[in-house]
Amino acid sequence: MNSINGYPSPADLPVATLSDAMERFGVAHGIRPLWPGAALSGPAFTVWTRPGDNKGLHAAFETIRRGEILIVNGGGDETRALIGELVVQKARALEIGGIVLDGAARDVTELAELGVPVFARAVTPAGPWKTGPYRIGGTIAVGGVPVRPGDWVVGDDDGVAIVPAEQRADVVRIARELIEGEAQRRTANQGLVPRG
Ligand SMILES: O=C([O-])CC(=O)C(=O)O
Ligand SMILES: [Mg+2]
Repeated sequence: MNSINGYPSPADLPVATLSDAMERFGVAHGIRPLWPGAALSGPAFTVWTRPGDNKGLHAAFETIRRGEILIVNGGGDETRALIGELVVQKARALEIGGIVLDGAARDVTELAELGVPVFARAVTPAGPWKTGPYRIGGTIAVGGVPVRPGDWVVGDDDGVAIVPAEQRADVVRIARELIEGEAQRRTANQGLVPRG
């Protein structure tokens, strides 16, 4: 099985299937990968920040651990990038698992080159304020979905889903069953022939 830091990889358990396994809930609406092939899977490190302000993200880099996903409620703001190349360089050096923003980013060409998976609501060249306030830890909302520290965050080309930590084993089991069912439907589809 493919895994990322001990968490199932979306290459094995796609985000769409994990959402199906949660009665089709759990998807962070409007949050997209910033480069094709970006994929992440790991425990949430939550931050709430004033929209358009990244002081809290810099503070998060003081304590975030390898493999954790920096996931940020930035109020859904699309007018100022919370991160860019320099912030993502830090993320890469610290080997965190990736970044999810309910907010915007910039320097997207460099983000793809750095290879750190970044998901966001928007891209804008306008830079962030750096004064706060912010809050590290605690429950936040991202794309309309609640996220607590340690919840499982998964992202692939389709977007991001949040799996509550205590539901992880059940969701994995149900997702594997769904994948088996899909394989059968795929085989049946391949047997179709034109009519007439
Ligand atoms: O200036 C910022 O804080 C955001 C940015 O562009 C970078 O991290 O490169
Ligand atoms: Mg920059």
